[in-house]
Amino acid sequence: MQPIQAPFPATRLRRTRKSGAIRDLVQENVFTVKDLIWPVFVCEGENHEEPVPSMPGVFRRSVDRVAEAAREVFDLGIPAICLFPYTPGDKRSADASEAWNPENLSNRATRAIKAAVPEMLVMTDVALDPYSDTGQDGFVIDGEIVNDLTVEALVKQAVSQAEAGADIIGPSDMMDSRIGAIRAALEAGGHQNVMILSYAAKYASAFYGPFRDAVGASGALKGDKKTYQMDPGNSDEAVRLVARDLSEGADMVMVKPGMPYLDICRRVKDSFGVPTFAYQVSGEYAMIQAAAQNGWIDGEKAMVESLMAFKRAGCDGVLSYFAPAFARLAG
Ligand SMILES: NCc1[nH]cc(CCC(=O)O)c1CC(=O)O
Repeated sequence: MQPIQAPFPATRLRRTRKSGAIRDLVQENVFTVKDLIWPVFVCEGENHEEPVPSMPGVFRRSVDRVAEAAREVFDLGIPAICLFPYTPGDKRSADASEAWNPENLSNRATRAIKAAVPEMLVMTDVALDPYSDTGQDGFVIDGEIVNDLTVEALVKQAVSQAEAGADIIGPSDMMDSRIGAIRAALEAGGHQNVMILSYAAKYASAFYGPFRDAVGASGALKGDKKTYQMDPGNSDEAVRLVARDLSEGADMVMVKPGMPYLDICRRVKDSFGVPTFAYQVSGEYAMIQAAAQNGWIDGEKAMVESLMAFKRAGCDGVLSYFAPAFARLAG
């Protein structure tokens, strides 16, 4: 695009910034509550809520409380919720079989939300890290995170989530070929309308720290996730991954983390024109909240500005822990 403009003073670009009314009128992007997916942490217990220390304002909630919170935020206009289980230590194992237990926390929460708020979209997480004893997203054999065996487990996990009533399956594991395998199993199992939002370009990032605390994976995790999550130095590779996941049957794709990777969001949107999401991850949330708590930035303004940035970068929607706060502010 090559905007044409007369030389100063015929053109004064400040004219269209003079008042709130004209600024509203010429604003190019809008971020609304309808663009949000709210990630929540689910724990065992009843009528129970506990704060996540490294994420001020975020809680782990028992299944009944998650369903209540879902009702509340849906009434505020948030269309979708994404579930992350805090699996008790005795349910983590080498074979990660709790991942496809129909009665696991995630599946119980899905059913409870669907019963309380049938119209709300429920998204679930496909990866073994909440269930494995290594904190890795896949099986570890002789020090290697093995791909094909892991994909077999991920397929079982995804099918159990669809059976529990999930609307959107979110594979966050970054194994090769899992989208195609999950898509085929969903078709075969009669879940042809279940969507896949692929964590297609997920980077090996330091910004996931608080999340790993929230789901209790920090203690377990040995080493890093660099053999499956992306190198922060890469951009062409993100395009290849998105192309691959779309060709295997992903309905929507995600870039993660969000704010440090807005260039990737824009590139993905421009290259493919598919529904594109960003995950404003735990560390991004924690940074803004920590600075706000110290009085160093205005937390509300930073939240709104950060969410708008995703729209400007081409995202259709955002997963953000700020979802309820944004909805209350906007409402
Ligand atoms: N499957 C793991 C998973 N799913 C979502 C997040 C991070 C989300 C966040 O930081 O908010 C992670 C962490 C990781 O890859 O270690």
